[in-house]
Amino acid sequence: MTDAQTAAERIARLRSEIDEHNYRYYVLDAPSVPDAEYDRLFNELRALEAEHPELVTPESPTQRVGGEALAAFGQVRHELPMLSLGNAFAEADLLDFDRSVRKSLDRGIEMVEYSCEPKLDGLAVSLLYENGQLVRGATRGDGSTGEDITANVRTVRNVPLRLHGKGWPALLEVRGEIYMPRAGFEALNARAVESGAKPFANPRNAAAGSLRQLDPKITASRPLEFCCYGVGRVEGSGLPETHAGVLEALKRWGLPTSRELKLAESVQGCLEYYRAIGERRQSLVYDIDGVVFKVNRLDWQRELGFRAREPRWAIAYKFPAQEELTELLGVEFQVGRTGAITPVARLKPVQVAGVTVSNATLHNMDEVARLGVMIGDTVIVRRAGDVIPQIMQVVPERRPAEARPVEVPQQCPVCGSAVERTQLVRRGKGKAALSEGAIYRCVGRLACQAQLKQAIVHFVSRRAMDIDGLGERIVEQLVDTGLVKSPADLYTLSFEQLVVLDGFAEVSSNNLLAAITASRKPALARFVYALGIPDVGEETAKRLARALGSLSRIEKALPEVLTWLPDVGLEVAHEIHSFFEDEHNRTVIGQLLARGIELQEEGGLHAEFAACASLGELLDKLGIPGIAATGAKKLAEAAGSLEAVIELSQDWLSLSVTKGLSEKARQALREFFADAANAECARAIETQLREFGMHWESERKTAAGLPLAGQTWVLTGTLESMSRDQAKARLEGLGARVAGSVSATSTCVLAGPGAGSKLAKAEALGVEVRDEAAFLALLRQQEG
Ligand SMILES: NC(=O)c1ccc[n+]([C@@H]2O[C@H](COP(=O)([O-])OP(=O)(O)OC[C@H]3O[C@@H](n4cnc5c(N)ncnc54)[C@H](O)[C@@H]3O)[C@@H](O)[C@H]2O)c1
Ligand SMILES: [Zn+2]
Repeated sequence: MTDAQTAAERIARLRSEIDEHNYRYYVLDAPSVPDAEYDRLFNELRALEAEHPELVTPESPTQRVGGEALAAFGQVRHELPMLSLGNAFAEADLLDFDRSVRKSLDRGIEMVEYSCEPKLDGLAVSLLYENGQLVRGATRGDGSTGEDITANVRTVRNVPLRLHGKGWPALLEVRGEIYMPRAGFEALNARAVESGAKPFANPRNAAAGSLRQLDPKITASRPLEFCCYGVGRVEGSGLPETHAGVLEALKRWGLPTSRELKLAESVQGCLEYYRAIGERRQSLVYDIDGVVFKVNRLDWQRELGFRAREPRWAIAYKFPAQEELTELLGVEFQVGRTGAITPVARLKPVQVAGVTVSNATLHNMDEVARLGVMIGDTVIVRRAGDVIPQIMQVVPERRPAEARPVEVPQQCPVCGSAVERTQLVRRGKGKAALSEGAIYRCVGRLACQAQLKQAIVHFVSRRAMDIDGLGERIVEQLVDTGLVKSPADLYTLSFEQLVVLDGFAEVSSNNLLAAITASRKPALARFVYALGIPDVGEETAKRLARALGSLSRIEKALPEVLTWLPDVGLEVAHEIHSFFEDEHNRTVIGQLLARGIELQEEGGLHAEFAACASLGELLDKLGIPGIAATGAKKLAEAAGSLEAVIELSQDWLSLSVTKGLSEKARQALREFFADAANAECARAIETQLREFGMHWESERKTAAGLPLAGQTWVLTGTLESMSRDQAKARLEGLGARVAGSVSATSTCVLAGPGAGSKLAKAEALGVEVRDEAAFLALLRQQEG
C-alpha cells in the first residue's frame, strides 16, 4: 500500500468520524466525546490534508462550518456567511497567526492592534434589526443556512426587542453567542436529575438544546443570556471603523457586549490577556473555552478576508481542555468519617487542564447508576479549577466486551463489618415511606478504624464530652499505638501510658487524666450527642434527652415513636434506632457505663410526648398505602382503638360499612393488617407510646385526673427555656387547655418578655399572671 493510499484511508476514516461527532454536537446537542478529542481528530485531518493537498475535497469538515439546520425550523439564508474560527492551542500558534497577519498586510507593519474577548462557550446566533426592531433570529447552521429561531430568541431576557438611542443603521445584523451561565446550568441539571430526565453534558449543550426548541415556552424557562461580538450585514451608516468601536456603539444601542473586552497593542498584549483571564477562568460566571483575538481595524479585516471556513483576521486561542477521555481501570471504595462508603474511580492517568488525573469521585452508587459506567469503559473526565475530577459520561461505543459492572463490597474494606444501604424517606401525597437510598454505610461505627479517629475527636469535643487536651494529633497517636480502640478506652488510660507519648510530659499527662475524670458525669444530651449518631446534632440530642429522659428509653425507642418528637423525621429516627441496635455500639456504650460514666439523666420527664398522640396519628404514621391523614382519622374515630382497627380490617362486612374510606383504602387496610408483622409493629408502637407516657387524644378529653385539668392558660411574650409550642404541649400534657385570647374565665396568663396587650387585658380582668420562673417551678412540681 502506498503512503498516499494509507493517507486516503485515514482521511476517509477521520472525515466520517468527525461528521458523526458534528452531527451529535450540532444537531443533537449531545456530543459523545470531549472537545479535546474532537480537536485532535480535526487537527490530524487538517495535517494530513496539508501533506496531501490533492485529497482535499469541498465536503471535508476542514472546509466547512460544522452543523446543519434542522428541517423542523424555518430556514434562514445568511447573506454574509457565519464562519467558524481558526484555533491556536499554544503560544507558537498565536505568534504564527500574528506573523501571517502582518505578512498578508504586506507593508512592514510591526505591531497589529487586536481586540481581545473571552470565547464564550454557547452557540452563535444572528439577530436582524430593521429600523431598530428585532425581526429575525437565526442559528449559524452550516454557515450559509441557519434555523429560524426568532420566537425563541425573543424570550432571551437580555436581547433587546428594539434598539435604544438613535444613529443605528437602518438594517443591522448583529452576531453573538447565546450561552447559559454556570449557576443556571447547574440548577437546570439538578432539576433534570431529580425528575429522572437526562442532564446536559455541559453548559454549551444546555444552551444549544434550550434555544433549539420547537416550543419557545421551554426556551423562555431556561436561563439563557446573549453576548454580542460583532456584526454581519449592515445597510446604512452609523458604524465606526474599528471592531472595538463597533462593539461600543452596539452597547450604546442596548446590545449586551462582553465586559472583558480589551485592546492589545500587539500580540504580546494578547498573550498577557490570555494568561490573565485564564487565571480568572473559574471565577467567571460563565464557561469560556478560550480567548478570541481580532484585528481591530476593519479596513485591515476587509483586506485580510477569509479562508474556507474562517476569517484570516481572527483566531481563537483555546485554554487547555478541562475534559479528556480516559479509561476506568477500577473502582475502589473508601470509608468516610460517618462510615459512608464512596466509590472512587481509578483512571488510566491522563493530562487534564495541565495536571495528571488518575482518580475521580463517583459520589455514590446512584451516580454510578446514572452514568451507567462499567469497569473498562472509556469515560470523559472533567477537572475544572481546584474541584476534584469528575466522571461526566461514558462513551458507550467504546465499551469493551470484558467490561464489568461496579459492585459495592458486602464488607467494609477497613473493618470487615457489614455494609448496609441507607434508608431514604420518600414522601408522596403526605405519606412517609422508606425506600433504599444511594448511600452505603459501614455499620461498624465505633468499631471501624476509618471512623474511629473522627469519632473520638467528636466524642471529646467541647460540646460533647468536653475533654480538654485531646487534640487531633494526640487522638491519632492513641489510635495508632492501639491504646484506644473505642471511646470507652479513654477511661482506661493511665499515666504510664500517656507520659511516653510524643509531646507528652508529666504535667500534660496529669492534666489530660484530670480532664478525662472530669468528664465522667455528662448530661444525657451531651452523651447522646457525643456518640456521633449520624444526623444527630446537638439540638436533636437535647430533644431526645428531654423527651425520653433516660438512655434506656432512647436506646429502645422505635423509629416511629421517635417521629413524634418535633423535628425528628423518619430518616433520622431510623439512624438513631439502628445505631442503638448495632452490637458494636451497644458494647462500647456498655463499656463506657461500666468504666464509670454516670449519666445525668433528666429522669422520668417526657412532657413533649405527653400531649400529642392520637390513634389517628399512629395509623397515619404506619404509612398504610392509600390511607392519608384524614382517612386515618376517620378510621380511628370509627374503631376507637388499635385492636378494634385490626379487628375491623379483617372483618369485611363491618369494613364495608365504615364511612369515609374508599374501596381502595379498605383493600389496602385489609392487606396491611393481614400481615401479622405489620399488626405486631403497630402494637409495639402503641405499647411503647403508652409506656413513654403518651396520652391518647380520646383519653385526654376526659383527663380529669391530670393536675391542671379544667384550667385555661394563655401564653404571651417569649420564653427563654422553650418555645411557645413547647410550653403549650407541656401545659396540655398536664391537662390544661391553652387558649389564644384572655377572658374572664382564663385561669392564668404566662407572660414572657415582650408581652403586649394580652398582659394588659389580664391585669384589667384580674386574671392571674405568671412569669417563666414561676411556670417552670409549676412544671417541676406537677410533672415530676
Ligand atoms: N465534542 C464534539 O463532539 C464536538 C463536535 C463538534 C465540535 N466541537 C467543538 O466545537 C469546536 C468547533 O466549533 P465551531 O466551528 O463553532 O468553532 P469554535 O467554537 O472553535 O469557534 C467559533 C465560534 O466561537 C464562538 N465565539 C464565542 N465567542 C466569540 C467571540 N468573542 N467572537 C467570535 N466568535 C465567538 C462563535 O459561536 C463562533 O461561531 C471544536 O473545536 C470543538 O471544540 C465538539
Ligand atoms: Zn468499617
